[in-house]
Parts: sequence; C-alpha cells; structure tokens
Amino acid sequence: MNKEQLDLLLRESDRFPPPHGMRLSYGTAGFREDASVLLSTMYRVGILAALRALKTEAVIGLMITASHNKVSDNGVKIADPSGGMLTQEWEPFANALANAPSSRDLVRLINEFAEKENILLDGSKSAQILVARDTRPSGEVLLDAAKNGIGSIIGAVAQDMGTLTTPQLHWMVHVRNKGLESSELDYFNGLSNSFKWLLDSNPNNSELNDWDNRLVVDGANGVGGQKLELLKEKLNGLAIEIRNSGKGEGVLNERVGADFVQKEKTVPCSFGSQDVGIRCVSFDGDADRLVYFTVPSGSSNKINLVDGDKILSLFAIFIKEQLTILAARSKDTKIAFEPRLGVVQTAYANGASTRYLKDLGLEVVLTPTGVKYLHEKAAEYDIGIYFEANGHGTVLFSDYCISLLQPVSWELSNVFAGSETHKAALRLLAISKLINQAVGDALSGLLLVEAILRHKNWSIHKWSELYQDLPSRQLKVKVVDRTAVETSNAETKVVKPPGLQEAIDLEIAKYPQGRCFIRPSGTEDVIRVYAEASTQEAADDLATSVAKLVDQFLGDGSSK
Ligand SMILES: CC(=O)N[C@H]1[C@@H](OP(=O)(O)O)O[C@H](CO)[C@@H](O)[C@@H]1O
Ligand SMILES: [Mg+2]
Repeated sequence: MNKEQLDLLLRESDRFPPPHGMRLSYGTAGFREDASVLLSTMYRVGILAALRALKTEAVIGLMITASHNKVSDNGVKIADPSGGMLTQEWEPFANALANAPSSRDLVRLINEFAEKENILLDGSKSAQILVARDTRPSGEVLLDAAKNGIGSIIGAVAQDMGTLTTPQLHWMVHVRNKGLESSELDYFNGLSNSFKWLLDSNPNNSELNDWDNRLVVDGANGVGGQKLELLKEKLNGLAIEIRNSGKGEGVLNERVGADFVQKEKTVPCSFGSQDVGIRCVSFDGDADRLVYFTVPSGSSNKINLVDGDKILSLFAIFIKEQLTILAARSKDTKIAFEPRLGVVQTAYANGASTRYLKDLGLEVVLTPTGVKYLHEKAAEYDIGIYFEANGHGTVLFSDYCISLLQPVSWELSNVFAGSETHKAALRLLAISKLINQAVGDALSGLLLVEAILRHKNWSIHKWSELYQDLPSRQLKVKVVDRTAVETSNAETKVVKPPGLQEAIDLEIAKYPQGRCFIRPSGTEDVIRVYAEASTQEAADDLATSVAKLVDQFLGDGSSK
C-alpha cells in the first residue's frame, strides 16, 4: 500500500468508528443490525466491495437493505461479478473488517489481505461498484458511508443507482459484466417483452377469455410495489392492483409482506373480505421474495397460502412439459437435447412438496438455508430451479443449455415453424430471459407465475390443489449464544450441543408424519424451530415441545 493510500484510509476510517461491544457477522444475507449501529459497517463494506472489484477486475454490487426485517433495521450485502452473492471464501475477511477495533487494525487487515490476494493498492487499476438501497429512511446516510468506504480505495468509483429492489441491482451487475445494457429501463423492457412473448405462445389463447386476470399485490410498504407501478405500464393482459405500495400510511414490513404472510398465515393489512377468492401476492421489503395467497370466505383472518414450494412446483411442471415436448421430437431432428433438470430446496420445504416433486420424477436436493447455497447447487444443472418455502427462488439456465436451445429453435423453425415443438423451445428461451439469472426476484417471478397460470388456464385454487401441504409450525427461541448450536445434513441434525438431537428425536417419534429440526438464524439472534406433522395441533405441539428443549439446553427462559 503506498503512502497516499495509507493516509487516506487512516483519515477516512477515523470518521467511522465501530460500535462498542458488538460482534458483527456476514450471515445468511450480509450484515444486518439496528440501523443506528451500522455506519462503520457500511464504510468497511464499501472498502470490501472496492477490494473485490479490484480483485475480480469486474463490476461489483453493494446493496443496502434489511429485506423483511423491521424498518429500524438495515443491512448490507455484496453482489459478486455473476450477480450472485459474495463468494463464501471472502466472508471471514468481511467479518474481520467489520469487527476491526481501530483504524490501525483495519489498515493492517486490508494490507495483509491485499498481499495474500495479490491486489495492488497503488491506484494503478480502476474498479467500479454499483450501489443501491431500498426505501428505508436510514438508507441514504448509510449509503453515503458506503460510498466513503469505496472512495477510500484509490481507483475505486461508486455509481449510485438510487432506490432499487435487491434483484434489480444483482441483475444490473450480472448484465453489466456481460457487456449488455443494464439500465432500469432495460430491466423493465426485458421483463415485459419476454412476458408478452410467453403469453403470445399460448396454445389456447382464444379459449382464455374466461381466465381471471385480476391480481392484487401487497408491496410490503417497500420498494417492490413502487417498481411494479412502473413495470405495470408496460404490461398488457393483467389487471394489477397494488396495495401497501409505501406511498400511504403503512410501515415497511409491519403486518404486511411475504415474510409476515408466509410465517403467520394471516391476512396482511389492507386486505380483507373484499378480496375473497381473488389471486393475491405479497412481496417482501426488498422484493426478492413472493408468495401467493387467497382470502377464504368467513370471519377468520387466516389465508390460504401458496408458498415458494408451490411456485417451484408450478415452474417445474411447466419446464418439464416443455422439455418433454422437445424430447418427443428430438428423433425427427438431428439435435439430441436432453438437459439435466434439477430442483433445489431447503429443510423448510414442506414435506408434501418434496414428495410431490419426486413423484413427478424430478431430481430433488436439499441444501442449508440461504440463497447462496441453493443458487450454487442449482447452477450445477443445465436447468436448476430453486426456491425457499418463504418465496425466494429462481430458475437458472446454464450457458451450455442456452447455447443448445438457440440452434434447436432455429432448426425447428425451418422444419416445424409454429409447431408446439418449436414453441416449446422458444418458451424455454423466453423463460430464461424473463426469470432473473442472478437471484430470486419478486417481479420476474410474478410474471412467470402469471404466464404459466394463463397458459394452463388454471385458477389459483387449481394450482393450490397440486398437493396438500402438511401442517407446519415455525417458532423462534431466544438463547444466550445461538452459535452454540451446530448442525449437519443440510441443517436437519443437531451435532452440538450433545444430547439435543436425541431429545428432539424422542419428541418427533410421538407424532405421525412428524418432522422437526432446529438451526441458528443467520439474520436474527434466535434459534429457529420448524415442525411438521399430520395435524396442525400436532405440528404446534411438536414445535412447542422442541422449543422447550432448546430453552432447557441453551436458553435464558424467554422463548417467543
Ligand atoms: C426460515 C427462513 O425463512 N429463513 C430466512 C432468513 O434466514 P435465517 O438464517 O433463517 O434468519 O432470511 C434469509 C435471508 O432473507 C433467508 O434466506 C432464509 O430463508
Ligand atoms: Mg428479501
């Protein structure tokens, strides 16, 4: 590090002292805390992003959001050159940077790491970082701190993309590094054009006059509703009404949004009896998750949830159908096109969904919780579909798969132009353009769901009846130290503390179709408990008794 760089870092970092007595951790979704303690973290993640951009010689993203968490929280995460999450290999360095007690320690860490990674800190190279934030009031000040961090590495430049959804920023990084157009308008045009194409490729277009095109969207009072307002202008064929768009009285994520709807299975604010039977969808605060639901008739405030597992199932059925159409014709063409299709879930996937997918003949694998794990696994397939039950997911097409699909569609256009086979190839290409290739995206996910439902002429009820969810319950337990719990087998077994898994197994054995696991949350200071059983009462009882066990082994007596 040259003297100019050293002086700059020492001077700037002194302005952002770290909070006392806190241990920050780059968890399931970056750093997340109460916004009031995050200034120094933002500054330091700015440095991290600049180093990553210098190392990879590519555009990097920095997103300020705390997703579904309460409005007083905030957070930050980095998008790698592919548009995916920061490589896990850099997470220990991210932790060390965030927790360095003084400016001198910080500079020492940067120096050592730069040497190890062969990153030149002499200003001889330039680096570009796209920065954005969601609609949280704390975002602006925190973004300034992050820009300061980026500016503390000579040669690194921040480009402020303003207020975006998390997936928009990841998409911009992804396409920018492919040398493609990456403005917000390009994003909206890409989505609306491929959506239109999918609708036009519908075999039953004329019979669909009775398809109910009404859709009511819960924007979680966040950025997603605002962006959908813009996208909506470019969409035909859907009657979208947006509520909780963040323009009115409501508070971000407070009794609204995908996390609330999925975990509480309760009608969100601004929804009610007027919506009975209509297709409704909730985004989370930064619009990287979506779940559908309907409001049943009657006085209860409960909803019928159509969660990430059912979205995954819908995508899987449709893609499999297109592949089957193509395979049937492959003998008539010279092209052998049999891509490997894989489905990736976590232990939170409802057991009924996993069984349903396997019964369809699909290859299903489980990974630990967190998009970085699911994404990595899905990328191993030619077409990999991943979803968390909470509604985060997407469909990944490998470059190899796209490179085959393109000539297949051309060859088919010569011999079978306009045929179902030709359309199947074009539909798969349209899906690969519509669905976000970098991360789960509520906007593109919504359009793909809508296109498929319309294609199949399915109501949300028909979709919901693909299989019956097993009753489930999720609880959180506050413990003294959540890192005391260690797990294995995609988080389904506890390995530490000793004896806890055996005690959980004894509880599970009491319930027909019982399944239960615990794991430390990566975004909250709690242990999460998930239980499934043949009745709701049994799932509730199993979750409660295992929460008690967690409390006995680790707790401070205040489970909630
Ligand atoms: C049970 C659950 O929904 N966990 C969520 C939640 O992580 P935890 O590590 O469980 O706090 O937030 C993550 C980031 O959004 C998401 O990937 C994950 O699925
Ligand atoms: Mg989110």
